[in-house]
Amino acid sequence: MNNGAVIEAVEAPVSVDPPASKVMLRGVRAGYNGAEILHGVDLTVPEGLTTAVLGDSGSGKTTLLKVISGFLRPADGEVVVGGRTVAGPGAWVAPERRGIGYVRQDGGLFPHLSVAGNIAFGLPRPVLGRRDRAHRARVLELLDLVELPAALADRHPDQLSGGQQQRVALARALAPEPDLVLLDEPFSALDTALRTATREATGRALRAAGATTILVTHDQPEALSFADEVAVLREGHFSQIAPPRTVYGEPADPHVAAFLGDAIYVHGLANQTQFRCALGNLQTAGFVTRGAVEGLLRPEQLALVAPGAGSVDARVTSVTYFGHDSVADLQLVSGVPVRGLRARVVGHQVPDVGDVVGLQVIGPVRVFPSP
Ligand SMILES: Nc1ncnc2c1ncn2[C@@H]1O[C@H](COP(=O)(O)OP(=O)(O)OP(=O)(O)O)[C@@H](O)[C@H]1O
Repeated sequence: MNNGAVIEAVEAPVSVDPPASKVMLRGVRAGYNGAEILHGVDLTVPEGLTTAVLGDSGSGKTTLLKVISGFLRPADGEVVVGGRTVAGPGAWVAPERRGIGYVRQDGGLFPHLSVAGNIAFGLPRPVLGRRDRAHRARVLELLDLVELPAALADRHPDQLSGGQQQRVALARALAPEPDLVLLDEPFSALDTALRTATREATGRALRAAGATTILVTHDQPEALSFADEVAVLREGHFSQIAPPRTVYGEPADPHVAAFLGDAIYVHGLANQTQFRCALGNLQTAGFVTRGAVEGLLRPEQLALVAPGAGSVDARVTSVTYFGHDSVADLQLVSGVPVRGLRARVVGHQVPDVGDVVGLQVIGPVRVFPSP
């Protein structure tokens, strides 16, 4: 039986080659009219995987895509796509020669062309005057890849839903079998249900095509659920680049923590793996030298138990109901203020405002030097 101790599996050392990189940015500086937006960014995008660039509005996400696709020349640094330097000292490859597919927020379909015409736009031109069967077959294959029926091939974009338009835009981007696909907030104009369905279909199509993808988004759940790697961009710098579970569970700094989801901040004293604070004596996520620290928890790390049965008691000050779960805002009965103190509870366990509950902290707490 597991008595709660952490058991580390001992494995034979295995040498695993890191995946080859499809895109590499080194020290890229770029901006507009002398105003620098990207302040020397480094980014490696592994081949065949999806990297989400997540950042606030104005953080430079689209600027980054423009630099990679060749619509903006960096003032400094180097951009390598598929092993070829496409921008850098003495090197420049024009956008149309970079082998990059681009899907914009609004799809950007040509309104005067049919679905088939839009998708075929990126394919080699058919011989004039001859019906090109191979061409048509490839269009139908791409429609199938993005999970759209062949019957849509002869419609025009204004006869499609928003989600269908985005899938056609993806099919058009994938048509020339690009080395790299850039998605610039392609789901943001869609309503919630359509957004999820389109995102999932897009993910399947990209995986089936074996495409390396960069998705730009300011939507945290989208980045966490869609990507293999999340690169958090803040004010023209990457704060952290790591798999979704790492950026959410082991944020590099309090800003990344707050940006990725709700966070509870509590001051206290750390010593080795112990953290003494207003929520009780907790475990830290790693070894910490003795001193004052700020601990960080996620609301789902607080379990509500009977008063007196947890490490500390709290009063429920408000409840926000979301259906699948609820968020209960809390205040410690001791009166000690804890910033962002709230618990996420599943639908059927919703407490009432005014209830006194016990709080039990689940899992270790990440700590940062006190600000
Ligand atoms: N063509 C341009 N000329 C001058 N400034 C620009 C230009 N394009 C963008 N900017 C500025 O560069 C900064 C970064 O813009 P960018 O579009 O890269 O941000 P973003 O992270 O993609 O934002 P959003 O999520 O709102 O699309 C912003 O301050 C913006 O006003």
